[in-house]
Amino acid sequence: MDFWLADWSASHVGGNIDAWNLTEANANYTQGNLSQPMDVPDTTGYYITGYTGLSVGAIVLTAAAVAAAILTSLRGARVMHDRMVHNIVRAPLRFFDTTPTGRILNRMAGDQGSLDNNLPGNMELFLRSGLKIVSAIVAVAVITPYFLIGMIPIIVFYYFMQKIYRATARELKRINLMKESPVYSQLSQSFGGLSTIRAYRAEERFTKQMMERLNDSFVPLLYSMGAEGWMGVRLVCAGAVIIFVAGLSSVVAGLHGLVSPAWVGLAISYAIRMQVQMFSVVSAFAKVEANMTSVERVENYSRVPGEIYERISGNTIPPEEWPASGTVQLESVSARYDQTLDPVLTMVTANIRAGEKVGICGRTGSGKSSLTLTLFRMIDMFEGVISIDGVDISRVPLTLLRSRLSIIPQDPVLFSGTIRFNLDPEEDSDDDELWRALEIAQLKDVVTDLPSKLDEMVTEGGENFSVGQRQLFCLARAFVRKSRILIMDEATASVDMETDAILQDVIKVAFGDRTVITVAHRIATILNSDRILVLDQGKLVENDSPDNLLKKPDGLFTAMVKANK
Ligand SMILES: Nc1ncnc2c1ncn2[C@@H]1O[C@H](COP(=O)(O)OP(=O)(O)OP(=O)(O)O)[C@@H](O)[C@H]1O
Repeated sequence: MDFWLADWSASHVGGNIDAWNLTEANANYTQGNLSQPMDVPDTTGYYITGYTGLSVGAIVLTAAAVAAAILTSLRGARVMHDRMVHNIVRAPLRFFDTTPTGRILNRMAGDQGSLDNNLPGNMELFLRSGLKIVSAIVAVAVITPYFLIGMIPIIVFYYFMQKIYRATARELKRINLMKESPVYSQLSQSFGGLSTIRAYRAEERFTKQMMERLNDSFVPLLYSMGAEGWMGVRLVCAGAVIIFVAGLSSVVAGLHGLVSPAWVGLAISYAIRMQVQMFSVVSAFAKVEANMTSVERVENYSRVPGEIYERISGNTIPPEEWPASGTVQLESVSARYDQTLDPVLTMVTANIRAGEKVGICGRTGSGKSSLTLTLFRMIDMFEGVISIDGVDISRVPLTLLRSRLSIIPQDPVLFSGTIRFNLDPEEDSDDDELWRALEIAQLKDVVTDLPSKLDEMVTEGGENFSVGQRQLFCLARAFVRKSRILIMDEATASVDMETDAILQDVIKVAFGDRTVITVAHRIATILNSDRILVLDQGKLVENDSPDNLLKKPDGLFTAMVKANK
């Protein structure tokens, strides 16, 4: 378009060679040297039509380019986000044990935020400015090729400046992202432990820590601004030299009659614009590169090896009613939390019959919870076989295996939603069944007293119920699921002794024909079990009925019962 305008103005001021000849010829006619004036064709319509066409073309192309840039980058960010979330929710337990929550939140919020907000704009600016510079250099070089000679040292200068600046900006961005993780960690820890912080009057200490971490995370940003200023000053000076070189070479070319004044003006205006574009292109490129750190970090989380839920070759697909009876067989089972860690279970062998009520006890850290986790294939079972109703669970697809067992873990989990949703998320049961489950879990009166009964909302994490009540809701949920095998890992630890005793009796009746494995700290909870497994440092040291175990005066179970009295 600029070329068109220059050509148009040159055709009127005489820069264009034909027009120049016509102007001279007509002057001769006026002075009487020619008998007739030469005909000057009216080119206004031609130029206006061309200019309109070019303008419309530029508008369409710019709109298409902007739309393409926005849509592709949004799509890219969405694809990367979905892949990361998909992978993280499938990551094994070990990943969450070894990765601070703040780091995960930072990737999900900070890095993803860079992909959503910063990268598209900077990428678009870099491409636009880069193309403008290329077109400006080509344009000025066409008008006056001497310009290229002057540009060589300036380009070398730019090359070294951007190299220093980019390396600095990249590292500062990396440090900035690293420094943000403690802020997210502090935030999630503070919210998680709000009541403890207040109870210990530690608000001030935590606020101070938060401020310090925030300050720390802002320092790299300040350095980034400083680096940008450093580069800006140098690029603006170099830009002034570009203008000088372009101006000088085109004026010299104009004075020698090689180009018309219109073209000289065009070359200088391009050179002036180039100064701004040069700064934009270096700054945008450095930001694109720095934001690519976020792309790399998000991509890393998209590659965390996840648990395999789907059916894979060699899998066994058990029948629909599996496990029909609920026998559990452990043969020389050894397990660990990671290949680099020591085993937490060593050669555990036990047979649990269908419908049996089994209690597991042992000292803290003896491996009780780990044993329950092996049934769900949550930890690495590197030796032995666990069979449920004769089916080797290592061959059953994970989703299927986990859907056929029920567990009430140490930390009861309730979801935001109604009580109905929490009891029966898949909406398989009717209200009568839900009320029956609540009755068994000793919660009927509590829910009856609520204004909306089953439709009462449970707040985030079940905060509007006590920990004991949350455990009872989890118990009711397990009743609703009707699994043949129920595992309770200290599921009644936060319930008072009296309610616990009632529950154990109710469970015996309600789960009469089902297998119940109960891990308990309180020996009283499991004293009425059919059988007791006693673990010590990951080994199964006792395995018999409570009565038989109590007959061993130096047995571990006897010692624990005595200690609990
Ligand atoms: N997430 C984990 N990562 C690595 N090691 C773990 C992890 N959880 C537990 N362990 C280790 O495994 C061993 C058995 O722990 P486990 O939680 O199974 O014991 P427990 O008998 O259930 O203890 P408690 O009665 O305190 O719940 C312990 O040595 C413990 O340090």
